[in-house]
Amino acid sequence: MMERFRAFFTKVISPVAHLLIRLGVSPDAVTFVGTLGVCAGALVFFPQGKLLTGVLVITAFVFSDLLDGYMARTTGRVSKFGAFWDSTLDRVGDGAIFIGLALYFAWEDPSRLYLVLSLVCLLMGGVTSYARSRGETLGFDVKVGIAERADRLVLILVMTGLGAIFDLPVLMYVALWALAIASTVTVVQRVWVVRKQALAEAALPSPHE
Ligand SMILES: CCCCCCCC/C=C\CCCCCCCC(=O)OC[C@H](COP(=O)(O)O[C@@H]1[C@H](O)[C@H](OP(=O)(O)O)[C@@H](O)[C@H](O)[C@H]1O)OC(=O)CCCCCCC/C=C\CCCCCCCC
Ligand SMILES: Nc1ccn([C@@H]2O[C@H](COP(=O)(O)O)[C@@H](O)[C@H]2O)c(=O)n1
Ligand SMILES: [Mg+2]
Ligand SMILES: [Mg+2]
Repeated sequence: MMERFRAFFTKVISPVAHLLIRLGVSPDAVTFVGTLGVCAGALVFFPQGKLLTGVLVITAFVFSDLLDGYMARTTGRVSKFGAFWDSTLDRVGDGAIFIGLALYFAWEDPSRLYLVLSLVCLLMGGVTSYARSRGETLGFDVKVGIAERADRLVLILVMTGLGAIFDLPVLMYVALWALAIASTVTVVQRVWVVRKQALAEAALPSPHE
């Protein structure tokens, strides 16, 4: 859903990308530092109950995920390792956000329900990405689903941020319910499209027949 905003945000961050390129910073370093920033925002501030600070730090660093690819393409440094590094570190950053929220519900605002929902979001977000990665390795087109990565990030960050500003924790609770459900639906959608493509492929006559 958020993919349509990619071009706009890429334009917004492009001056920073060109500055980093001039300074000789590599796309892989941007991927790494961006992930460190996301992890720090989530794991330092969320467990202490500083939700808005956490959201703002994460937001500042999460755009490095658009920056790194743009830098790689602009400088002709696109690499298979870079693609692997980008996707692998995405999983670390995504995981840190929901671990941070789970720790918040364990320590700061104790709630077993929302602790469990944070863990469900952690698990199903990870499975969503794994399903796409495994499906694409097998040659299928799996880029579908109502809760792709950018959708998940925007929903949880905006609702947690607004909840903290207006002292309306219910916004974060709604986001966790919505994400737990939408991520699970996305996994089902991805399994479904892979199954459909796999069955269609199996029904084709083999070239030796
Ligand atoms: C008034 C103060 C309010 C405080 C509130 C806080 C505001 C927080 C606001 C916004 C946060 C926005 C953050 C999110 C932006 C994330 C952008 C991003 O980096 O997206 C990642 C993605 C990168 O794609 P990749 O190819 O690297 O990733 C692959 C993919 O994602 C796969 O995912 P899967 O679905 O399978 O899980 C993986 O499989 C694969 O491995 C992985 O590599 O980028 C995009 O998808 C492109 C779209 C970017 C669009 C950004 C949209 C931001 C939109 C709105 C911001 C709204 C701001 C409004 C704030 C208003 C608040 C009142
Ligand atoms: N360190 C990196 C990061 C990314 N890439 C390439 O960009 C693609 C991802 O683009 P985003 O705009 O979504 O970041 C990725 O698949 C790689 O092809 C890279 O080479 N090195
Ligand atoms: Mg990236
Ligand atoms: Mg990425």
